[in-house]
Amino acid sequence: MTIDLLKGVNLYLIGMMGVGKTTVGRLLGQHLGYGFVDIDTCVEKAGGGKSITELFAELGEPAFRQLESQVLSQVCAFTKLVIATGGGIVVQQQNWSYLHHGLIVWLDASVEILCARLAEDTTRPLLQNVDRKAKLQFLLEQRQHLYRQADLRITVNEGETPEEIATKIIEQIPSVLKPGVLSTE
Ligand SMILES: Nc1ncnc2c1ncn2[C@@H]1O[C@H](COP(=O)(O)OP(=O)(O)O)[C@@H](O)[C@H]1O
Ligand SMILES: O=C(O)C1=C[C@@H](OP(=O)(O)O)[C@@H](O)[C@H](O)C1
Ligand SMILES: [Mg+2]
Repeated sequence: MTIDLLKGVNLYLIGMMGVGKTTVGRLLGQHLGYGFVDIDTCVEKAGGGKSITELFAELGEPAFRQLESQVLSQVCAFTKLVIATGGGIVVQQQNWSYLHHGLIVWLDASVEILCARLAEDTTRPLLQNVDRKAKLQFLLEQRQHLYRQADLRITVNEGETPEEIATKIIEQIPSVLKPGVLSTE
């Protein structure tokens, strides 16, 4: 049902660091028979195989954001993909013109959940050497109005598995897609 309605249109997962975009996106791709692309992984390849942390440190955030936009502009030319974005993709206005090529799904979790998941993380440069909870709260406050522009908001609750979240997304997609809306017939 959901697969028929989508007609190959890409799904973009947006939301805060740690909410599970990469983990859930991979599963969602498998369930839908779609390919899976992680924008961070593509940025690392485009950046010569350097990690996100190295690219942040060497390029600085503005140039990282440019590279991220460039990658997104290339990825959105393809179809039948689930695309896990980086949490900051929503900040660049121009990225919305690429995201709107597909259906945008916001994974939304509390700062407490994000904090617990990222407590030991060393791969998110924005969370190094800071009060993690305060930083996540600050970023969420800055970005919430942007995440709200998604077509579909999925609340991620404590204890829900990635599988359960993927199922929830698949179940809710029809509510934002009317039959025929994406048809080219
Ligand atoms: N539903 C979930 N329940 C518990 N842990 C999760 C869940 N989804 C993701 N995780 C874990 O949380 C961390 C962040 O997940 P990730 O998919 O990288 O998030 P994002 O791409 O949104 O930053 C990883 O360690 C991942 O294994
Ligand atoms: O929120 C952000 O600004 C970032 C999120 C990260 O991706 P995830 O959301 O997949 O963790 C990664 O792009 C980078 O560390 C910056
Ligand atoms: Mg990710």
